[in-house]
Amino acid sequence: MRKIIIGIGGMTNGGKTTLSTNLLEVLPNSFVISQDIFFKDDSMVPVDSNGFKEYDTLDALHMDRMMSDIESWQKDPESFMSSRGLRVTSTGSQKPSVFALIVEGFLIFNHGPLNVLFDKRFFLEIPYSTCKERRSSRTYVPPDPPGYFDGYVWPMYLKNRKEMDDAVNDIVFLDGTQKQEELHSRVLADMHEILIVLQS
Ligand SMILES: Nc1ncnc2c1ncn2[C@@H]1O[C@H](COP(=O)(O)OP(=O)(O)O)[C@@H](O)[C@H]1O
Ligand SMILES: NC(=O)c1ccc[n+]([C@@H]2O[C@H](COP(=O)(O)O)[C@@H](O)[C@H]2O)c1
Repeated sequence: MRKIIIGIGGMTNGGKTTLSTNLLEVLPNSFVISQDIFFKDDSMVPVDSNGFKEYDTLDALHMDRMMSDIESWQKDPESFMSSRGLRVTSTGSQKPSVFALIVEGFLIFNHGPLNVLFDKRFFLEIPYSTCKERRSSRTYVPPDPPGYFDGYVWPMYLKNRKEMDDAVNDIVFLDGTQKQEELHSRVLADMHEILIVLQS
């Protein structure tokens, strides 16, 4: 049995969730773990000197819990999926030969212990203006206060991005303004190559 872990990182609103959901639909025996669901409760997130809640750091996330979910998948992908109500697809009487885990999130490559687990890393980039516009039509819990994007989110993106660029070099950058279908085919083609290597 082969296991493959793909990282779909990217800027806020870069299209990570959309791309991951599209991949999940076509990849048999795949599962998506999203970093977003590991945000700490608002009461645990501190406020910076400008009064903005510091959500865009690893400290705002339960990374220990995220890692523990990923470890469970690694130990036994089949039971991991069935315990979440998902059926494993096999060909005839044969057990599935490949399980794929897609891990998506805005800080997945900034967490060293997670970063080392990826077989392939993708990062969705979009221009500042697209990012600001997409973000303004999204409602988070809690919602972004006025000035949050320019006063906190964008400066933190630049900081986190620099840290990632300094520490990780094996990333395929994707233009998040491309059509969903193009991004989807590009990633599938790259994954196909890895699967061939893994199976040889
Ligand atoms: N390739 C794309 N082209 C145009 N809009 C997109 C594309 N991918 C995602 N979007 C839109 O951008 C917004 C953020 O997408 P989402 O997948 O939730 O981003 P992320 O998970 O990176 O925050 C959504 O409104 C989504 O419909
Ligand atoms: N609990 C939450 O899900 C929550 C709360 C506040 C802000 N956020 C924002 O989520 C962003 C990361 O998620 P996306 O990459 O999906 O946009 C961060 O920029 C952060 O500011 C999320």
